[in-house]
Amino acid sequence: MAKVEGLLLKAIHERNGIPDSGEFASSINENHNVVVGQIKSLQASEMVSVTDIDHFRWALTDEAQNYLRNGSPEVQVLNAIPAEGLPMADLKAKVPADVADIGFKQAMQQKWLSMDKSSGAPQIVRKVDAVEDKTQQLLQAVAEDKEISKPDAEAAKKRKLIKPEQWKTYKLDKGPKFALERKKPATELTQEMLAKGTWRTQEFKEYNFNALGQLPQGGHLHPLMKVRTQFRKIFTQMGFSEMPTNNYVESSFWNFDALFQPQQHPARDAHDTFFLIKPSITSLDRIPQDYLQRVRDVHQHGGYGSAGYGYSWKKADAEKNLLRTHTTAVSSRMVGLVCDRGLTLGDLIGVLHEFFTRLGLPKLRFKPAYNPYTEPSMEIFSYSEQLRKWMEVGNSGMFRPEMLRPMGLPEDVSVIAWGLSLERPTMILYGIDNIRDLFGHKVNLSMIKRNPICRLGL
Ligand SMILES: N[C@@H](Cc1ccccc1)C(=O)O
Repeated sequence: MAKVEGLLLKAIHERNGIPDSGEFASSINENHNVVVGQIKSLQASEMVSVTDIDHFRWALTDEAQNYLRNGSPEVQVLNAIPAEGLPMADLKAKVPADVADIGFKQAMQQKWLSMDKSSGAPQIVRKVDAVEDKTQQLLQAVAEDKEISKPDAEAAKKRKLIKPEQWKTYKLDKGPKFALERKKPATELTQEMLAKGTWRTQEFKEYNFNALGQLPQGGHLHPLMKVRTQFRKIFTQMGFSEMPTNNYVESSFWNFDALFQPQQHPARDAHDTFFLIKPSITSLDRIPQDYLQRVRDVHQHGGYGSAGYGYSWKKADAEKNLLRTHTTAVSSRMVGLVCDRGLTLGDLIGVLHEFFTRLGLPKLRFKPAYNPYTEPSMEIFSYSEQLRKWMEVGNSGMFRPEMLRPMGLPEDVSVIAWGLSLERPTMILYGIDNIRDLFGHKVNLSMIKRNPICRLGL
């Protein structure tokens, strides 16, 4: 590069300018683009001034290169027809298929050929003996960079035989800061410059206030965090408020018993739930004792139209501490859900539809399911257009009277509730089909850096 720059400056100095950078590039046997790169850099430091020269020429297409060698298709077709004529069906055996199609059409237009259908099968017959290959001559003229007439150019362009080519070269003159060598401006003021006083005449590089800083490496949000924020925003806009979910240790009572989940339910086995060793229990003394009594009754022998489970309910089991297995343990304390007189399954479906539509996943399906604390219950499925499949994104239902009535809620009050996955909707929204690509030690960090804040086209 430095070599090209030196040659440019020398030539501009010796010949008092360069009339055309294109010719200069060929004279030093260098690619014009390389020369242009140097010119732009010299222009930026005002060492040369630059005037654009616009160029235009017609160039042959690949198809035309072939015709230039072998003759135009119309002439190739004409030459393939013997004096006695040729059955139409035999033409493609004599010339390549594409040449046959184009050439036949052109030769018919020129009235060099005609069709004879008198003997049944169509026969191509000649109307002229020999022709000049005007098309090939035109292509030859273009190849030799000769001037061609406007109508000829238009016709050849329409036949996709020639295409316009435009490019620029530059006329170069000395600029206001011309010198035979580029003085490298200093980027730093050194102790030496100060000591010797050379700072007075030294040229300094100017600050580039438009330079972009380096992209910071941190500060990228994981898609799950973004979608979680979206969940929170949508539910807040729909009028919900958040319940505190920072109590990860819960008593079995709120996690299971209050939800009418029997004490011998498999989910309560030690290998399905983490129970705490220390502190191993939470006293239930602070829970209203009449409520506790009603929960015991409904488990043991039912009530409110239920037959109950018919076993002997133990307070000691309900006191066992565990790592909360679902946030429904919190909802059952807070009633952080929708609770009203006369609610129906339609209300539940409506709320979920509204939520998922606002999230950008309007295609939902509901499938009957079972939870000990809800009846009816529905699994929620969302359709991923990108992955072309239905994915379960949540579980929902209407709380059972066996859960609500012991709490003292009137008979006509129903509660609709749901638990949603965060990972599955995120996978759908980001087109991720393997959860390990989203979560866990196999996650590719560049995925997190690249994922968009605004997802378009989903
Ligand atoms: N607790 C259920 C979700 C749910 C909440 C409320 C009603 C129905 C289902 C779960 O963890 O999957």
